[in-house]
Parts: sequence; C-alpha cells; structure tokens
Amino acid sequence: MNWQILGAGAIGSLFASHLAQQNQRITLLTKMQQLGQSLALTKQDGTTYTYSLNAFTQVQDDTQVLLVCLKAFQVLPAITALTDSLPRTTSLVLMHNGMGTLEPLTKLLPEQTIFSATTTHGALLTAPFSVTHTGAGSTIIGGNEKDKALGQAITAQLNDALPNASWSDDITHKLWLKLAINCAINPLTAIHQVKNGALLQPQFKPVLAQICQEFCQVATRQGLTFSAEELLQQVRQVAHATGNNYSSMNRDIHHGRRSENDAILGYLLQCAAQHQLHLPLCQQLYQQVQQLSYSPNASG
Ligand SMILES: NC(=O)C1=CN([C@@H]2O[C@H](COP(=O)(O)OP(=O)(O)OC[C@H]3O[C@@H](n4cnc5c(N)ncnc54)[C@H](OP(=O)(O)O)[C@@H]3O)[C@@H](O)[C@H]2O)C=CC1
Ligand SMILES: CC(C)(CO)C(=O)C(=O)O
Repeated sequence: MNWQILGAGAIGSLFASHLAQQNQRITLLTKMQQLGQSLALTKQDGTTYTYSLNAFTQVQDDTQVLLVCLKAFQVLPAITALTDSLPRTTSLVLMHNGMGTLEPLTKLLPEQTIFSATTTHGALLTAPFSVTHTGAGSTIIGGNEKDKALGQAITAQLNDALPNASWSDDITHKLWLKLAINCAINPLTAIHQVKNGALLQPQFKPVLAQICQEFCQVATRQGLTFSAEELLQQVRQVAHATGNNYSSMNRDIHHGRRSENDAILGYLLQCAAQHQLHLPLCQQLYQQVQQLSYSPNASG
C-alpha cells in the first residue's frame, strides 16, 4: 500500500516513522515540499532512528491511504484545499481528537472512502521532524461496513508498524467514548492548568460526575448506550494512567495556541442543541476555555 501522511506534527511523525521502519512506501504531505527530508524518531527506550522521506504539498497520484494527522480544526480547510487533486482511489483515515469533521467531509467528498481512527499513543514533537514516542497506546479504526475489507487491510499494516491497532465494527461508540474522556479531562486540566492526575483529587469528583451525566444525556439521544457511573470510572482510570501528563488542551492554552475546544465540548453542545438539551456545566466549561483560548479571528 502507498501511504501519505497529512501533517508532520507529533502524531503524523510518529506514524510516518513507524511505517517507514516497516519499509512501507510512504511520503509526507506538508506545507512545504522537501525531497529527502530526514525524520527522527526517539523511541521510549531512548534510541533514535532517522528516516529519509519525501514531503510534498499535494496528494500523490498513487497514494492509496492518506492518514490525516491534523488538529480537528485544521482538517476541513486542509482537505478542502486538496479536493481538486485528490484521487478518487485514495482512502482517507481521520486521526484526531474531538469530532465533527466526518459529516462535512462526507458531503464534500461523497465518492471518497473515509475511515475514522482514534489513538491513545503519546507523541511529542521536540523540533521540526523530530518526534519522541512518549507513551505506548492503542489505535482503533472503523468506517462503513461496505469498506470493511479495505479498512481491515489498512489496520493490519498500521498494526505491523505501531501496535496495537485494531478494527472496530462500532467506531462511533469508540469515538464517543474518547469524546467523553476528552470532555471531562481536557477542559478542567486546561482551566486549572494542572496535570491529568490532579483530577483524582476529591474536589473534582462531583464535577467529573456531572460532566459524565450531561454527556450521557446527549449520547442517549444520539442512540448510544453509556452509563454515567462507568464513564466516570473510565475517566478516572485515564486520569490515573496519564497522571503525570498534561492534556493536549492544557498545553494548547499554556502555549497560547488554538485548542480543540470546538471539536470536543463544542461538538457535544452542538449535538445537545439539536436535541433541545441544556448542559449547564459543559456550557460553562466551554465558555471558560474559549475565554482562555487563542482565537484566530480576535482583533487587537
Ligand atoms: N500528540 C499526541 O500525543 C496526541 C495527539 N492526538 C490528537 O491527534 C491530532 C494531531 O495532534 P498532534 O500531532 O499532536 O498535532 P500537531 O499540531 O503536532 O500536528 C499537526 C501538524 O499538521 C500541520 N498542518 C496543519 N495544517 C496543515 C495543512 N493544511 N497541510 C499540511 N500540514 C498541516 C501542522 O503544521 P503547523 O503547526 O505549521 O500548522 C502540524 O505540523 C490532534 O487532534 C490531537 O488532539 C491524539 C492522541 C495523542
Ligand atoms: C486522553 C487525554 C486526556 C490524555 O492526555 C487526551 O487525549 C488529550 O490530552 O487530548
């Protein structure tokens, strides 16, 4: 399979380097063309490997899989700019936190095969084209039933490169579970500027419980089954397992970058509005994060 990775940030570089290590045919899709770009991967044991990859600004004619490793708000503008040159035979795999990109992309590219993915691997870009694998995790991929055989073949190659990757017949549920975890952990750690583990302190328990409860109201109306009690347990497990890490939203706010608030709490609130549901705590947290966030449209 010919792979192209859109976005040579932390996650894109992590997957690109692991695919290169497997001798997969792989190129990058970046903002600037660079033939023979070196990409350094530092593994968890501290060893560093360097790969030479070609970086293009367009999708290559023979690209079979375009792995989209962008922040949620970058996805639609990036793919829209590529639409005219995107071969019909290229499958897209969307790999980002938050939700809300699949529906507009499906409208934009009705003929294209599009898969969704979510990963719990941790990656840090220490310099341009230099990535450190900070935490081993797993990746789940899914899509339409009619595309399952292709999706499973893509998943198998990804799993050879960076385990564990698996196919899910119920990717919507998996994406919503990750959404719940991000709705609970990201805003609180961003607002209070604390590490994930701080949310295990007793004062956060009722707040996390209410987020899970508001989340479940929306999920139920979307036809998805979650239990608020189980979700709270899962959120606390993730806060414990990643206790020493800062969430991505925490880092975005800390560094004055745009956060994925719109694709996380914003998406949940949008779904809630469609069902005439009011989520008082999620609404308040969303606004607090917005006030702290860099806004690309703000003047002055
Ligand atoms: N890092 C991690 O450990 C994890 C991240 N995630 C999720 O994965 C997604 C990607 O995260 P991450 O890799 O950390 O983010 P990064 O910001 O590191 O990577 C995004 C990259 O895409 C580039 N980019 C943006 N627009 C374009 C474009 N139009 N064409 C080409 N390149 C473009 C950006 O360049 P520039 O900066 O110049 O705009 C940047 O290099 C996010 O949704 C994140 O929440 C999920 C799990 C773990
Ligand atoms: C799971 C969690 C909260 C880990 O930090 C994450 O996905 C993020 O930071 O965006």
